[in-house]
Amino acid sequence: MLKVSNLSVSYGPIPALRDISLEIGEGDTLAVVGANGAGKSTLTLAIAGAVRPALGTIEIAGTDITGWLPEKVAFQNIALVPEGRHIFEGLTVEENLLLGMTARKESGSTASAFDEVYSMFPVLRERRTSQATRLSGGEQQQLAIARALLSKPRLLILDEPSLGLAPIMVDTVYTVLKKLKEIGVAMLLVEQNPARIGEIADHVIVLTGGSVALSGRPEILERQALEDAYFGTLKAATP
Ligand SMILES: Nc1ncnc2c1ncn2[C@@H]1O[C@H](COP(=O)(O)OP(=O)(O)OP(=O)(O)O)[C@@H](O)[C@H]1O
Repeated sequence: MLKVSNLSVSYGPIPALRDISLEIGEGDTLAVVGANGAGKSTLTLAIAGAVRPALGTIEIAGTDITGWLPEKVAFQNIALVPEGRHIFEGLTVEENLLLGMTARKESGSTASAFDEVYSMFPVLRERRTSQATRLSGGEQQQLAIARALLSKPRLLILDEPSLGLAPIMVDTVYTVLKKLKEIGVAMLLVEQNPARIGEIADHVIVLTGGSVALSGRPEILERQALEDAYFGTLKAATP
């Protein structure tokens, strides 16, 4: 479904990603772990078309999308829930959701699409006429995920969806992510909590200094393997 080959990204002279290769199978979940500045957000932005790679290719279901603009990538049914959520100020919950419909190819009524996401996130139905910025952090995260889902993504990219949320809200977000996995949505999930990764991921990569230091099943997140990866004694391990 997603194939990234030898991807490198730089911000001017600053290299952010070096020679990254990864694949996500149909309906699979890949978790991406790494310290601050390791390149996790850059990876999500590069796949979504928001930053241009210097080298390498990105393919979705066999189509080379390298260098495509974000709007065009969105029409390949890839949706990004970026770090910080990017809720539109001055718009209501429902108006924010409507923006998610712009990349939707599937026909059918807006009302039934909204019903579907409202049944996943009942609080959004209750608050649909509220200004989105009045929602709590956890509610805004639900809104950002709901908006992404309205495009009916085959691949959902989530950059730290649980960051800064109360544990109960994190539970809500993960309950929805597990439902999405059950219905076959592939995910690339930046997440730092090994317990959460263990619940949902099929595969994990650890980024260090913009490179893949470790790659394998979620069990690789055991302490020793992580320490080896961070300190560079282990270059790569595949299951
Ligand atoms: N817009 C930018 N301009 C210049 N350098 C940037 C920019 N965005 C990120 N960087 C640099 O690129 C590198 C990777 O950053 P990135 O945000 O991808 O890391 P991250 O793993 O997501 O970090 P965090 O966990 O802190 O969000 C860092 O050295 C960062 O300082």
